[in-house]
Amino acid sequence: MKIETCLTPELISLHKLEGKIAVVTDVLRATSCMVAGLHAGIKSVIPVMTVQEALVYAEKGFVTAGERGGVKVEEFTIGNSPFEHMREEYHGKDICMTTTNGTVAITEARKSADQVVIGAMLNVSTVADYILKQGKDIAIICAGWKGNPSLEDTLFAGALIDRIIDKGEIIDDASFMALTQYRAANGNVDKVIQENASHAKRLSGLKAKSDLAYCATEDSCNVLPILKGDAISI
Ligand SMILES: O=C(O)[C@H](CS(=O)(=O)O)OP(=O)(O)O
Repeated sequence: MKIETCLTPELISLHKLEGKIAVVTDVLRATSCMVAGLHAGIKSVIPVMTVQEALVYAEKGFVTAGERGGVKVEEFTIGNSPFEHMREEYHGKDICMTTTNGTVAITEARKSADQVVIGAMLNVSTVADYILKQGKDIAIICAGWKGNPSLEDTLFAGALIDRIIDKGEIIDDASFMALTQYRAANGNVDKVIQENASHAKRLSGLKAKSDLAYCATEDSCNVLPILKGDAISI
């Protein structure tokens, strides 16, 4: 099993995803919302690129979710906090979601990967167990932030690689960097993100501080969201 890491969707054209499982992550906060929401009881999530596309789904009765500039889109039902996605009133519902970085990464990965799996710190061990069972080559696709790599997504890549490296082979420097960074965090991923990640600083300014600690928690949601057709479900 070969392991590679794409640190930002801007670099995705450098990766051949055909025949591989793409594990897409956006720890702050899109994939954490998906994992937490589906774990809580949301039926499915359709990721789209634009607000306009989401509003078409709204007319069909979908709950709409997401942000622009970190702030809930005015016409949407909910924003991009995992706590909103876990609310009981959305259990059993289909959601359409668009965010600045996360849904872009999913849209890019699905163009050529064999399968797209949604990863977050919240479900990293569940994703690792699945990858080990499949035994296929994987590419970890980090959403980053507006084309730049991000610390929290790189830490997720490292956390996943740490759990599968005994059965796999790293084939790029980005994967080695991610693994080294995760191991250096030494069990303090939450602290490392909160003290150093630029996205953490942005979210603190948006009064989303409680999202930070939650999204940095490893393995609180044992679900495996997979993209099937246009929808992500477990
Ligand atoms: O809401 C978020 O965490 C971000 C918004 S921004 O990039 O900080 O403006 O969106 P996401 O696509 O989940 O990274």
